Amino acid sequence: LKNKSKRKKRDEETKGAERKKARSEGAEGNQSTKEELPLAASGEEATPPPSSLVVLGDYDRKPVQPFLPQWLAQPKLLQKRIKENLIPVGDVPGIHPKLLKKLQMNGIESFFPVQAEVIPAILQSASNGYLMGQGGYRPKDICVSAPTGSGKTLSFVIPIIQVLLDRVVCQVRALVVLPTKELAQQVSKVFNIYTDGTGLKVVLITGQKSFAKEQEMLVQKKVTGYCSLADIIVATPGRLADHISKTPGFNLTQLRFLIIDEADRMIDDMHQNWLNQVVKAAFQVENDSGSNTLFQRTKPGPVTAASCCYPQIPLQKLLFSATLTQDPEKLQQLGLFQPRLFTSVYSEKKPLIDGTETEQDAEEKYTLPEGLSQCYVPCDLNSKPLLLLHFMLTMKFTRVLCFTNSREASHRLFLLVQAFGGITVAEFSSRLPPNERQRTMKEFEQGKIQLLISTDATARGIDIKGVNCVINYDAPQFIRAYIHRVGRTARAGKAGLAFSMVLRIQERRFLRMLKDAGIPDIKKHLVKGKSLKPLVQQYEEALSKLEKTVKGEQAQKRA
Ligand SMILES: Nc1ncnc2c1ncn2[C@@H]1O[C@H](COP(=O)(O)OP(=O)(O)OP(=O)(O)O)[C@@H](O)[C@H]1O
Repeated sequence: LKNKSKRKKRDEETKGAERKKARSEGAEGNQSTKEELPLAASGEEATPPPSSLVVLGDYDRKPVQPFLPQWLAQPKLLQKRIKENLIPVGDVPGIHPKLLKKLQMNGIESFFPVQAEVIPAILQSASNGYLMGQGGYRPKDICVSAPTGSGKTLSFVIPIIQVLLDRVVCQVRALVVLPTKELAQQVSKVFNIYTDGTGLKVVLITGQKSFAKEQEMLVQKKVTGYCSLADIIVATPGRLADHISKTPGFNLTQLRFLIIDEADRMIDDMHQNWLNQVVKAAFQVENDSGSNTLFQRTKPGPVTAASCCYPQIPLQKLLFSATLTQDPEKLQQLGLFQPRLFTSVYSEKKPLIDGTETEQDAEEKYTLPEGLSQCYVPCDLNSKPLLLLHFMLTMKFTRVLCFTNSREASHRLFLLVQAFGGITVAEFSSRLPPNERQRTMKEFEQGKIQLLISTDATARGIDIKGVNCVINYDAPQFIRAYIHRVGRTARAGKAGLAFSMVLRIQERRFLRMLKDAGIPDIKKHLVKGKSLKPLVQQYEEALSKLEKTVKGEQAQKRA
């Protein structure tokens, strides 16, 4: 009897362990399928992923393949090299003569590859006018991943203006959301250039003006009710959310295009919930059941006979970034509809001597501009300021953008270079008020400032002509920061140099980060100690001046 009960206990323990094992394998299986987008969202045929189920037991277990939705796995590929793939503006079909003329007046004779592909795609999705998708169907959302400086801005500015050219009543029909004030300002400037003389109104809402002033720019109260003063809004997410909740008459119910620029960064900011607020406002049912009922829209759901009976203004999302995430789970937060991806991220085949071709070794995750030369300088903490001064004095670059990892580091480095003398220098960070930042940026653009020391506030999207060199004074910690920082040079097919100062203890991690991103070996640049020697005395004097200035600032703060 004793033996029997022992055996029973052993059997139960074995079964328990098997159940536990099966459960944990099930959990792993779930993890792999977590990557998937729901089929409805990805707009695919309902074919099950190849290995979403874990086979238990003694079967031959195959490794679980990572599953990418078809739209991510089979994108439309964009040419990487700008200069070799210019397309005369007249050769891209469907562009309004008015806009063609404007492009030429602004010195744009040819389109860059991203523009030649994306402009017709957006125009096609609105070929029946902005009130309806092509053939009455809801248009597909569009995602664009193309290098820094490859011309993504015009690829949405031109088609949006063209689609709205014939609008009769002024209503908010396009909304561009960007992460920073400076970027929003830059994009609104481009819209202003191309809407000039069309009657379309562009309004910038970023908090640079008072809230009341922005409200006045957005809506006007008339005896008949509120009317919109904006066709196209360019905004930062926080200020936009404030207007949605607090500005009477601010109406997004006619919104046709939602453009999310620097989309990967905007996804990171999604906890602010601004996207839900926009979508909610866009599908809000208007109280007055009057003139607009024909185009009254309801939140999209499954397509049914009833839902097809009356036209709906579609809301189409357009996403742009140089480092667009390929993580379906992250993209899912945006609620994309049958998205189409345009990307320049793919492995290129290299010709071999025998005439055949081979794939590149590392998997490419990001594409850098063709004209960019990169190198890194191994150094120690003490020699970093001297190295910067050495480069500035010997290389004679006219506009250098130098990045640090914090506002304090930017400020101290700025004070040090200023104390050293001989270099026109300025700083840029959220430490400074917006108007001062704006002035600094203008002077840098005009060539009055040789060296601009900045935090990552200027790392993304900022387009300053003539920046011929980017210096990472502090090595960036993340690859996306690296890509955007170095992308401030070598824009629009031009040449540029980026070099990174890397502490010896950081060297391995830094090189690994680049290698993992598929960025080919960057050159190592060694600077001999004797090249720095002539600067040492002046540098030490600058250090003591810096100390005094910092003490003065601290005393001022305390007072
Ligand atoms: N077709 C063109 N011909 C000549 N210059 C162009 C053309 N298209 C854009 N540019 C110029 O190229 C520069 C970079 O364009 P843009 O700022 O749109 O790049 P981007 O792809 O948005 O870069 P980022 O990812 O850094 O934001 C701008 O100065 C712009 O005026």
